[in-house]
Amino acid sequence: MSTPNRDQVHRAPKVLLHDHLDGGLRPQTIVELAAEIGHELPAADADSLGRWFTESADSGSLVRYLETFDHTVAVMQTGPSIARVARECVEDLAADGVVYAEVRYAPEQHVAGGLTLDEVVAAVQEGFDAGVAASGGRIVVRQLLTAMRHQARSMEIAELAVAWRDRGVAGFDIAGAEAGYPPTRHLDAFEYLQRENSHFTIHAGEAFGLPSIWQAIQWCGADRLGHGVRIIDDVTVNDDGSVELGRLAAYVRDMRIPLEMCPRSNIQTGAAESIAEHPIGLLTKLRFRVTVNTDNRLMSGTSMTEEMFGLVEAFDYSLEDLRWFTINAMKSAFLPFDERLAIIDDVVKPGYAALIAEG
Ligand SMILES: O=c1[nH]cnc2c1ncn2[C@@H]1O[C@H](CO)[C@@H](O)[C@H]1O
Ligand SMILES: [Zn+2]
Repeated sequence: MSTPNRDQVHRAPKVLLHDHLDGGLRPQTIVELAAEIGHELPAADADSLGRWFTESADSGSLVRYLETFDHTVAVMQTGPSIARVARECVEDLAADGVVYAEVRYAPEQHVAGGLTLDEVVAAVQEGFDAGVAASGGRIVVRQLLTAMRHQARSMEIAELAVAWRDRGVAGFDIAGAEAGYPPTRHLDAFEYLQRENSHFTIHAGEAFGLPSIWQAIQWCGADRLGHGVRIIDDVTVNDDGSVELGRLAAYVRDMRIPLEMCPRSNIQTGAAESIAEHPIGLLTKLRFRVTVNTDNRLMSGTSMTEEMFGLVEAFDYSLEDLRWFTINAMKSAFLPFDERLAIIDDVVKPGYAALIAEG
């Protein structure tokens, strides 16, 4: 078993299921787009703006963490600005060694400048296509359409996801403040998606505990859990080291429900103390279907390489462990089965085999 260095983690093929488009802008791009529209930013140059985002997001509260998105969403209200952000997102992910990504955002937050929901999705797709072309086709990218859980547009967004399902949109999600806005508020949208044989994930078990996860799975029928860290509250470690799973945790593990874990984001919002103490360690040991994700690269100052290398440092994970996370993620993707298999067999496995052979 070989412990990889940072360069090897960077070169390893990585799969990303949970990344917010409006949480991953380049600081320099925000500065330029804000200047074009006269939007006032909390810092003038790219370096201090980048620091402002990570420091403000380091608040220990999800609600305050989410306030930082006001400035990224503000500069994403026209077709060209959205397409630019989407293109740069794909370029940055490809440069980080990501070979497959599902990138989410809430179309309803990008209509203040007069775009229709449909035009927003088209602009993102245009940017993604340009990014994939610029990266020489080394990455496959799909959109996930998010509805904001405190708003009431989830049905419309679910319909939008189905309308775009063969044109680059792989699924649906709900996000935003969790406490006070249970997923069952959007039950009609989830039932519609199930009738349409469509896929969705739900942010659950991040700022709120087991009831949110239980609703997401047993009422709404989520295919995956966004974060899901609080499933740890249903896991008991006894003094002799033995572990007992409650019924919900057992269900999540038995059914292989993917957990889209985002360690650094959880530390910023107070859902975990540190990487070493993050539940991902125990959940991985217990063989839940754990995946590793960035959530918001700008707010967390992170990347897939950083997330994975942080885990290597905290838990001494080997390349084989990183391959396990990556195959877990690819198995859990909202891409057709044959396409998932092709990426696992043709890209992920050979990529890790080459790194492991380096010794
Ligand atoms: O970790 C998170 N938990 C809940 N909501 C989030 C998180 N990160 C981002 N968003 C929310 O999702 C919207 C669409 O991308 C963002 O604007 C932000 O409000
Ligand atoms: Zn998220």
